[in-house]
Amino acid sequence: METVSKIKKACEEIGFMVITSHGVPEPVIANAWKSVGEFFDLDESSKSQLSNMSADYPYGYEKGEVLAAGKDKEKGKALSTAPDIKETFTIGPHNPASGMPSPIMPSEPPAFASHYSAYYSAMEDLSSTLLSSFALALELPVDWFESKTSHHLSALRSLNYPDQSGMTPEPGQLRAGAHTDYGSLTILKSGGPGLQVAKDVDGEPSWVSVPHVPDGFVINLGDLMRRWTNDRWSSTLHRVVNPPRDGKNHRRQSIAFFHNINGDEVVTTIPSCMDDGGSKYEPIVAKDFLMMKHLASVKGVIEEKEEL
Ligand SMILES: O=C(O)CCC(=O)C(=O)O
Ligand SMILES: [Fe+2]
Repeated sequence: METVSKIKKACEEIGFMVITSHGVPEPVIANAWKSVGEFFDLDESSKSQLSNMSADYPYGYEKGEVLAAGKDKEKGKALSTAPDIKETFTIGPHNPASGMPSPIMPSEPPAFASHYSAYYSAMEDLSSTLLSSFALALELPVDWFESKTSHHLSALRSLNYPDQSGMTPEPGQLRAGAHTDYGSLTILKSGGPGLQVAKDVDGEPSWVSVPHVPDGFVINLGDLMRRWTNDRWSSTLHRVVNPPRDGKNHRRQSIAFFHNINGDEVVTTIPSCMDDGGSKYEPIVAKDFLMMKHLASVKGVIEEKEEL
């Protein structure tokens, strides 16, 4: 099967795929990977100086997180209420035309800012390549997404899942609770197994492990893409499970690029995805959709800070 047909099938059936031969230079990945590891090795007090998340700057350092999206979508019941066993560091776009403030970077390790920015820009390029294939898979002109992503709101988040020796997760507590991503597409580099996606079996999630391909990227679709395609494409629940308790060190790191489109783009069902009944969704401004999802997922975090 040719690549575009494979992408179309994956987007329709599961919303997840693993790619290799992606063209991202190895040193860009290796440098960012190393700087991220060194950053997470710093003392809690240095890292928490970067806990500057607010409604105007939805980025920075966070420890643990209760993903409000970690709910059974149909039944609305929470799958887990305990915070994720992880810490994260996130930046947004560098481009002022995106409407976001410039990224606030750690000063340690010294190379972090340049390595992280280089990785961000490599992910922008890879997203454009993927979106060209997505356009073809959706029977659109190859450059259809270009004008909609020229001043995009994509975010780069690194994640550290500490080793769990000496701690006991609460019942239902995971490295990352079940959630869907909320933008257009995610490009994930991870340092080991643990990621699972839900296949829907008679309304109940049945968890399937995503193969860990060391030099590959996992690509998955987010809620905005699902809405844009009138649900023709899937944004699938996924989670990161706890490691085996075998006395080995199972620290796990990953870097996720959450591609988002331009904030001022009005998301109206893609013409080729209209079905007989027209569109299931009203048009929505992308930034409003993303902020709604973001605020719902970090509600507790921002409210707590604003009370201080
Ligand atoms: O670390 C991983 O493998 C997945 C992380 C993830 O799903 C997320 O941050 O949205
Ligand atoms: Fe995710």
